[in-house]
Amino acid sequence: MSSKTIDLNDYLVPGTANTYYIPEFITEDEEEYLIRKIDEAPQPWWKRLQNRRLQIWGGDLTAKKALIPQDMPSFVTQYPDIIGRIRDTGAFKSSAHGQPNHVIMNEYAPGQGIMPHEDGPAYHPVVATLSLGSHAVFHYYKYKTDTTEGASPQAERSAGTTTAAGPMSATGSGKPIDPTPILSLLLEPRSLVITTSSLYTSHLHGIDEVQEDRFEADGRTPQQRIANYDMLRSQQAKEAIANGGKLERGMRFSLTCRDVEKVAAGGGALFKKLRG
Ligand SMILES: O=C(O)CCC(=O)C(=O)O
Ligand SMILES: [Fe+2]
Repeated sequence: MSSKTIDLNDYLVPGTANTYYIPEFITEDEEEYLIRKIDEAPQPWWKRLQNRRLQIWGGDLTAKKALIPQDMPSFVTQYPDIIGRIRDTGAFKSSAHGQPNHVIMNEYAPGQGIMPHEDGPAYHPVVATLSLGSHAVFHYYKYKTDTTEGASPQAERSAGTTTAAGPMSATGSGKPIDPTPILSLLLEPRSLVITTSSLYTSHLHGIDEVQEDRFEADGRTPQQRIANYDMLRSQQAKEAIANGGKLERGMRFSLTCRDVEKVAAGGGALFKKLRG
């Protein structure tokens, strides 16, 4: 896709002020290449969580949430130039570096997902997520305002990813979550979704741990079920959402691209500091 010509306003998800969905952000060849590179990554690049694996590109975060920068793999900076294409969307134009400097690559087998969580304050409040390999249904949640009710899911401490690795996805607020999503999107393979503003700063997001996503004909319109319904490219998906049906999950990889605003001093200075 010729990213220079992207106008984010053309990709605004209906009913949101701040979420963008870009189908076919990369080509099938690029997708295949990226998946191959991810699979070929040396063993130490992988971090194993309780229920899935991930890789972190761009460096780790310190306890004070500063990035100790490391080169990103060339398969996201050169070919295909994912970082440059994301920069060209303008989504990060008001962030410190104008583009992502940090990527968490999540791997999900069918049946794996991610608990509702917030990505937290280490990052500029924009996340651009590229999906590869398979779809996912992505839900946004709000916290309950009335906390007098009985049991409801609670915001997990570091539900999203590993805290040992530093970053992310940790809110740890323990505040009860309203279990009915306020917004749901279907993320197709090769699509980019950009979450900003209040959906980033005061809501949660998650993916159910299911082998297949089921849609019921429940009186709601397809657009009420899946807010980006009209933007979808897959006819099979549209049919399942509109008429009730299921979509089986395959292996999915997500590249969650963010800008860590605080970057630790460069190698030499850091070395001196460590030695005191
Ligand atoms: O896989 C996804 O699309 C979401 C991942 C996520 O929320 C995270 O890594 O913080
Ligand atoms: Fe997240």
